[in-house]
Amino acid sequence: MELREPGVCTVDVASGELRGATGRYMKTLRDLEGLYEDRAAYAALVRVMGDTVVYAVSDYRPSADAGDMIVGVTRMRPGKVGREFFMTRGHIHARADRPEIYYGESGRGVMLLESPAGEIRTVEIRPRTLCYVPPYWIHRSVNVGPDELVMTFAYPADAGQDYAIIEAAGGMRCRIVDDGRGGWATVDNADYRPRPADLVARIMGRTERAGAERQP
Ligand SMILES: O=P(O)(O)OC[C@H]1O[C@H](O)[C@H](O)[C@@H](O)[C@@H]1O
Ligand SMILES: [Fe+2]
Repeated sequence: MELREPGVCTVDVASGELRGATGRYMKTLRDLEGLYEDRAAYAALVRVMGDTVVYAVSDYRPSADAGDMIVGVTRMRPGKVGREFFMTRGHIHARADRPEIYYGESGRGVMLLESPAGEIRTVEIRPRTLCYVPPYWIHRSVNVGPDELVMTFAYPADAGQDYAIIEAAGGMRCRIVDDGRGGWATVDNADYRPRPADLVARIMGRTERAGAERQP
């Protein structure tokens, strides 16, 4: 058995970055086509800030071995498309039985979770909130505050991400929108198509990296 050296990184909350990260990736508003309900508002916003980074991830990946871990930091810009808050693309783990934890560092967020059968959960993330995302839940982070949302996360190194599960269903079952009173509300996504029972059963049995798409 090969022995690895300990890893040390620093969470820089102010910049929303993991110092000592081995990888990073980001999504601009232009990359997030099809995510938002208000297509006209999205197109108008892309014209003025299409190249703006909506979220950036820096992570430390010792290996992709089963039993190893990936830790990292996500920084999300505040903003809205129409009434809908900025969010990550969202995914289920390609090995769907793998969990994740998120830890709020700064800002106000919501973790939106959906089971393959379409049950919805929301968890408010404030500084020092530790959110456990159990296996088999589709998850997406939403910045519902006026400031940057910074979260530290950790998940098994062989989990992988499957983004197609959300696209195939027309998005997640619910959307997180501005409630007009400084808070957020959950509304139904009119484009959502529930998964048939046999597909739900197949996902719930999924421990292989079926739909894995590599993150850069
Ligand atoms: O993968 P996305 O849905 O684009 O979300 C962006 C990132 O959010 C979190 O930080 C997760 O832990 C990452 O695994 C994920 O990549
Ligand atoms: Fe994840």
